[in-house]
Amino acid sequence: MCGVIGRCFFGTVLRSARATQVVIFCAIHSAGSTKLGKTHASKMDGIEAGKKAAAVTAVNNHVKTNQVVGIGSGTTIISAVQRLAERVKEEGLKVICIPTSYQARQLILENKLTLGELEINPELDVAIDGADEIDADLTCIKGGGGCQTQEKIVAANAKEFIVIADSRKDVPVLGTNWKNGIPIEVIAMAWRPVQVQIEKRFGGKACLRMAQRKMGPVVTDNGNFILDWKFDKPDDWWKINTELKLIPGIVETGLFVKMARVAYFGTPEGKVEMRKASWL
Ligand SMILES: O=C[C@H](O)[C@H](O)[C@H](O)COP(=O)(O)O
Repeated sequence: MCGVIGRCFFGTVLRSARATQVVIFCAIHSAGSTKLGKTHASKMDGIEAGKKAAAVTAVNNHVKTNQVVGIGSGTTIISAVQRLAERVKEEGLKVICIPTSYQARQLILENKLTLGELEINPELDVAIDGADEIDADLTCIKGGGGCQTQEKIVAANAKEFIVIADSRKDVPVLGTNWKNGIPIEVIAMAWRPVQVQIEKRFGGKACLRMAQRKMGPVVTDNGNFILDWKFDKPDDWWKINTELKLIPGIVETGLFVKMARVAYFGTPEGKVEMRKASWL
């Protein structure tokens, strides 16, 4: 009997012990995932704070009234456009904004800034844009969002090109943190021979960028494809960029070499470090 009672009792104790374990595990797990979630959220908050600090500082330091301003693409530029809109309201700033993508065009219109275009404003006073990674020479990898072609055209026609980023992007050599490779825009019909040429001449892997929410490859604002070239090691980027541009079918690379004059890096604490290009 006691055996039976014992078994029942023991079974009850065990079940309740298990139940307690489950409760404790869930409590620890949820506390842990809450903690993890909080850690991730606070990390993301820090990154956003850094982006905003860099963007606002660049706009305050480099944009004057009656200027033609190139507006980059991506997420860091959002704070720059918002700061421009604030200055229009606060001080009557007058600027004409040249977009580098459909996204940038939307940002300009949403923030009620004056939209311009290169056919009317072929020479810009300043271009401000983010980057995926920036090395010690201020050589940038751009095009993480597929916009590097128009970005490079706008940056190249501005008197000064200013890069804004959170401090994660500030690296000694390209490829330190950014592992997605150098975006290279290619004419769609040529993507495969270009892929072969890149891998043969420069090594590494050139991967066709596939869309996330649409079947098939990413199609850029210019109607082209993108190869993300995962290079083996850092190199003479001026030489590499020049040689890449000679490959028929390549429209533009995401290597911005000797273009950025100044870079602003924002830390999670909202501090900003400004760096001037060594080649100046
Ligand atoms: O194609 C996108 C552009 O090159 C962006 O400026 C670059 O990817 C940086 O974007 P984010 O400011 O979002 O890091």
